[in-house]
Amino acid sequence: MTTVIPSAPDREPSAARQTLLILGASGDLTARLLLPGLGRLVASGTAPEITLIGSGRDDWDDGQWQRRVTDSFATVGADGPREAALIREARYLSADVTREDDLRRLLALCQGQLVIFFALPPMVTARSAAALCRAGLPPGTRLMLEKPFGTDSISARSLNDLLTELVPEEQVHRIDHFLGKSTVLNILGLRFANRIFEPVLNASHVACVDIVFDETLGLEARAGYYDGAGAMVDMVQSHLLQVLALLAMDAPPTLTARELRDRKAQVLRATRLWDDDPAAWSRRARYAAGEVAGRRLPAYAQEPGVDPARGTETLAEVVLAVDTWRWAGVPFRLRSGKAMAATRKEAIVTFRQPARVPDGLVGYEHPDRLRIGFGPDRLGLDVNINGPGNPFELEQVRLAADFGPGDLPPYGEVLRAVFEGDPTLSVRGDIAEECWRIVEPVLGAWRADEVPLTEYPAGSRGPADSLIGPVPG
Ligand SMILES: NC(=O)C1=CN([C@@H]2O[C@H](COP(=O)(O)OP(=O)(O)OC[C@H]3O[C@@H](n4cnc5c(N)ncnc54)[C@H](OP(=O)(O)O)[C@@H]3O)[C@@H](O)[C@H]2O)C=CC1
Ligand SMILES: O=C1O[C@H](COP(=O)(O)O)[C@@H](O)[C@H](O)[C@H]1O
Repeated sequence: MTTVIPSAPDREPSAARQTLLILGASGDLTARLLLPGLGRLVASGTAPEITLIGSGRDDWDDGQWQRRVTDSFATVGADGPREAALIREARYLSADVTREDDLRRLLALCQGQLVIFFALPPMVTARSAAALCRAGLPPGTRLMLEKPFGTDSISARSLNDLLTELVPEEQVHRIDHFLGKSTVLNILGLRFANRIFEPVLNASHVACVDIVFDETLGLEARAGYYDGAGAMVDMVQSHLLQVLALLAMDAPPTLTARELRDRKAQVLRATRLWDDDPAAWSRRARYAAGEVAGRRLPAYAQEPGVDPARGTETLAEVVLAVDTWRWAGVPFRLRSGKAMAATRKEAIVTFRQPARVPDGLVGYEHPDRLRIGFGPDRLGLDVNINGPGNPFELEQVRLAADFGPGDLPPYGEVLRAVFEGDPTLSVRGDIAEECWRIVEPVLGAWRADEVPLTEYPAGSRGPADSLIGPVPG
């Protein structure tokens, strides 16, 4: 399986020391995903020398921060001498990152090439960026911003305008960790480094494309963020549209940041809600009490910190049209749900039926399918062959390859790209705005109650009126 990002041993660490300043150092993202990604990157020996500075409102000292980093690194076995050296030097400063004076104190600690990671709620990120405009940044500073980028297209546009005042676009890294997943990146290798798939990936041969991300996880104590976001913003507006862009875009001549992101932007500009009809082509639902893999979950509305009146969905579905010559008439069906019966994380390209199955070959039931799994990372091709008994009776088999996770976890991959100053895996400003444009008609219709909020039991397959039919396992 071709991996687009060269694996760790092919890479040389960049020589100069860099400072990684994490704003929101005491938060969940930092502990669970960002620091483990950093730990693995440092352990791989491909990171530059890094000075790590954490900042949050909590009144921690360096020792508490160093323990947090140690614990997070330990979750991924990053406990070697390189990691220990980084931890020994790690510093923590308590600050309100929306205040100019506090930011100046923080910046005074930073040396060398500076990377600032905003692991903050979106509104706080915007206020912090505004304060940084007043405080000023060292030349060459790179900014890493988490999703969701803004809260709608207007706020995304004004955040983009603000960031332009701070640094050039090439130094703004809007993070979508799905772009650091090895299987997501492998969509590029699969499509553009093989002769056999690309010629049939178009409306003449494809019946529909499903991009599904069903998790068994429930809210997991993230009400503070999730109850204001919901499944559409948390997963579809960001991650799943990035996957759609990679699946549907035209071939770039090179994988430079400009060419790749131009192709993604082009296809996203052509993407809109099917028939422009949210009532017909979107669904929203939230989980009721139930059991998931032996674990009892309360109803979402009863989870601690949730305001049931907000009507936040934990499952979102939407059918999109990609209005290009290649894809006209092919529905792209996107879905993400929490507390589902089973994990199902994959993109499925369902091909049209063969032009004619010859008389005498019996038992044709299912069309061919190309399946790209995002966890476990695997590739599958469902094809019809002659069965073992009666040679004229068809049977569907799956040709499958498991290719394991990449060398680095997604956050390690995106961090490495930023330390190298490579924005290829970052979401460009116009793309972030485009993704809001695509989902806004649906979010508007949901707010206006034009689409009912239904319920599904935790541990079930989701609502009965799903727009995505059952797919054979
Ligand atoms: N958690 C996850 O799995 C993922 C999160 N994200 C995104 O990452 C971002 C952060 O999420 P998450 O870590 O879950 O959120 P948390 O609420 O756990 O952490 C937010 C952090 O920001 C700090 N903070 C808030 N306001 C200020 C301020 N004025 N000055 C200094 N620090 C401040 C908080 O400190 P304090 O506790 O003192 O308020 C806390 O450390 C969000 O944009 C989220 O969408 C993206 C992907 C996955
Ligand atoms: O960004 C997010 O992604 C996770 C799923 O990503 P994975 O890397 O764990 O597969 C999702 O659970 C979470 O709600 C969302 O914020």
